[in-house]
Amino acid sequence: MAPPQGPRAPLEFGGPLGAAALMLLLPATMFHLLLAARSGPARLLGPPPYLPGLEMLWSPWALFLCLAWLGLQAALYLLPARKVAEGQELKDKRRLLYPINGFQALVLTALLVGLGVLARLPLGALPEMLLPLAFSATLIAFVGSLLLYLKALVAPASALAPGGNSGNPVYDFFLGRELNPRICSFDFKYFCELRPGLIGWVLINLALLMQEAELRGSPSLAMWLVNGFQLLYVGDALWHEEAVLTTMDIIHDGFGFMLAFGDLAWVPFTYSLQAQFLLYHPQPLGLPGASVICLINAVGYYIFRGANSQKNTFRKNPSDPRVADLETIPTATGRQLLVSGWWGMVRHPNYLGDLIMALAWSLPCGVSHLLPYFYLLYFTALLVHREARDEQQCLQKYGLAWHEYCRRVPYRIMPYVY
Ligand SMILES: NC(=O)C1=CN([C@@H]2O[C@H](COP(=O)(O)OP(=O)(O)OC[C@H]3O[C@@H](n4cnc5c(N)ncnc54)[C@H](OP(=O)(O)O)[C@@H]3O)[C@@H](O)[C@H]2O)C=CC1
Ligand SMILES: CC(C)CCC[C@@H](C)[C@H]1CC=C2C3=C(CC[C@@]21C)[C@@]1(C)CC[C@H](O)C[C@@H]1CC3
Repeated sequence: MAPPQGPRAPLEFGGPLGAAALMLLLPATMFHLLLAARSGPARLLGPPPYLPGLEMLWSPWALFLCLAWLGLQAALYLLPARKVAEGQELKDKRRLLYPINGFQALVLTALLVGLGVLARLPLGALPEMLLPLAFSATLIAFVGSLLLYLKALVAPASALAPGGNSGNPVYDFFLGRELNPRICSFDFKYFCELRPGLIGWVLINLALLMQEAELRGSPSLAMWLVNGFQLLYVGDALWHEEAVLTTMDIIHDGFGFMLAFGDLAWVPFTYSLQAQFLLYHPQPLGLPGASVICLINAVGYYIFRGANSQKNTFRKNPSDPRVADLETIPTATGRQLLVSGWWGMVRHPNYLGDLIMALAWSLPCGVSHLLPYFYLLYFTALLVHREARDEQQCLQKYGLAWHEYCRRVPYRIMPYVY
């Protein structure tokens, strides 16, 4: 068994109690949203419309579909990749290799689904199965994290995540003990972060669109917008897959219940909430309204992509002509911090763009219900918390230089507000 690592990282998420509460609260919230979206009043707050019995949740067929989906995505992950990227340097000075073929997996999945639909695959039946599918995905996340936790017990100390080896089993199970659990070259965390959940989200959206077409003759404009915006977001994430290798999820967090449940269940079943809502609560949307919403999404995407690409280009090659003129602050690590361009506007311009897009995804659902705005509310909380975690890590990495950056760029996410 691996001994706990040197100095213990401070506990996050409210420690073991917070972790235990989140493990109950997150799945409960997901089921509440799934039930509320299809109920008449579609209330975000208040009790769920009814409590589903086990017979509504458990279905061997749904479990089979989830496992088949994971199997398909794993097979696509193992296909030859256009590029193999190196990850960040690990504690033992090694760098892991990661296949860059996520976008290829999205295209191949689209082709397979297209062929399936031509062969009369009843994709429109998926919305009726969301509850048992979400239950099976949660079960898989739970069992998967348990196996990962057990695997981590025999992993060498150098393989453990900085934050997930507190010694408290509940906390470590939630946060994940091992940083990069792998079997041979198959990296579970990297695979789950981008493939089954994100592509599954797009597939669920498409099934909801097809079901709406079946029910009402054609999909509504609002449903088209939600599908289009979210497909752009997922396509973008997979196109820029390599960028995920520098996120705190890959570099810092272990792979435990939080990420396993987040990736496999939370993303596909709650991020598709707007499309779920629209299927059961059609909303009128005219061309002028749709144009304004498209403009909001375009502005959000412009900021999100501009900021992420600027940082990624700079981190890859600070002398790249696209970023060479930007002002920087030197740090003791030898790396520099951008202090002009997008990163001189606020300390997390990419979060700002992401939040503007989140607003654009909810607006097609009208303003009569709070439910479709859940993503915007949750995402604001997630990003504020994430920003605080990142801030701590940057302070540790860059010390005085980070203080200087904060002085020069005082706002975190929204200029003059936060
Ligand atoms: N839809 C969703 O559910 C989620 C979406 N996201 C999105 O994913 C994307 C990635 O987000 P995330 O991983 O949180 O963090 P970021 O991409 O913002 O990365 C933060 C890191 O960037 C580097 N950095 C910070 N400031 C500067 C600077 N001024 N100059 C140069 N480098 C700097 C630091 O790392 P270093 O110096 O080591 O390079 C820091 O740790 C974002 O667009 C976010 O909106 C994130 C979470 C959930
Ligand atoms: C269930 C909990 C509340 C927390 C779960 C968090 C996860 C859902 C997110 C943690 C970081 C994520 C990232 C993305 C999706 C959501 C999760 C997995 C992206 C892949 C989304 C697309 C962006 O372009 C990149 C993001 C990286 C981080």
